[in-house]
Amino acid sequence: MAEFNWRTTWSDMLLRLEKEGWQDWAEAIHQQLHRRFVENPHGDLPRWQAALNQLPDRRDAIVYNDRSEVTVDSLVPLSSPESEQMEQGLRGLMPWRKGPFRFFGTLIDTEWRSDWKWDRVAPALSSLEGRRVLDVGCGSGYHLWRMFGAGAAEVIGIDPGLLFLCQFLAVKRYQPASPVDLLPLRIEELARPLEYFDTTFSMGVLYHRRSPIDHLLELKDTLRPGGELVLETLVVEGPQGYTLMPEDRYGRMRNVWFLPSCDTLLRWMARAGLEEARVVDMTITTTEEQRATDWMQFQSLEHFLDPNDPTRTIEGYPGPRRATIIARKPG
Ligand SMILES: Nc1ncnc2c1ncn2[C@@H]1O[C@H](C[S@+](CC[C@H]([NH3+])C(=O)[O-])CC(=O)[O-])[C@@H](O)[C@H]1O
Repeated sequence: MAEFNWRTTWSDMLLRLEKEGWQDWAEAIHQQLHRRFVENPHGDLPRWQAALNQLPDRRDAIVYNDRSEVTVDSLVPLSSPESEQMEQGLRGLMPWRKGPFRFFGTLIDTEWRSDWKWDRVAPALSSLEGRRVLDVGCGSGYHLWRMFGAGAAEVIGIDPGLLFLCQFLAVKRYQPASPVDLLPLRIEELARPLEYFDTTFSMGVLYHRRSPIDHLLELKDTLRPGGELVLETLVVEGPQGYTLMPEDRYGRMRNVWFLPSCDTLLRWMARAGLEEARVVDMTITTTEEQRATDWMQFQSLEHFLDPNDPTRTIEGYPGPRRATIIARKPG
């Protein structure tokens, strides 16, 4: 298999867009990728690319997208040198935060049980069968594979993190022809209004945005009329109108801006012109769902909560509680 090359990595996707009449968008993406990889290369990228290149070439591999562990496997097991290469390559892509994955029998037990989030969200969605799907802030792309497994015709994730991109490519190299792609872009960089997608997900992103209503408008612009928005974010208990803005960090996380109550969030969505917004899930994040593992050895949620009162963060705010809201862009 060829080494990572930014031109070839996205060539099938860009060709598809061009064939479907989206030449302008394809050209804009090409320029953005050029800026990302040629004009502003990331210092750690060569190391992650070297890790990716260690993964053994197995053209007989299959990716299973319908299991809680997104799984790469083949009928013929890896030889022992191949297993060693695989382990070294995957270790070179640590820390693994979003998953779990399984590569030829090796379980990547990630910091997050992202499968639990998917199990909460998936039953409430309109069918993804045949749809074009966007996942904003997709991390390693774990949910991209699950969306494809749920029947989506085309899945595109965006996330600026290049380690996440390399983790995604560790799977994608074993199913290169699948219409599942991760673009290393921020949502602010997408052309507007795009109106390309049937379903757009934004999970775990809104609280990182300084202007939450603008984020909702950005998301709405990605959708075709009548498309579905799936928004998952941190919320707090409180009446309509109530929002928590942490003084500085929240659960040690930098860059956390607005944690609305569910009713406030529903109002924000209505004000952003989204229809039929409804809360389909609310779950308190536990230290079983987010924890340090062998594949993510830094501190995790346990250390971000008050040791004397684990219902509160270390800064004294209410502990993490996440709501999923589904809404529709007017048709
Ligand atoms: N402006 C932005 N544009 C695009 N992505 C962004 C932006 N800002 C941050 N991100 C990305 O959004 C992701 C948020 S994590 C949720 C992962 C997954 N969705 C999950 O639900 O498990 C939640 C968390 O770690 O707090 C990170 O991967 C960022 O790089």
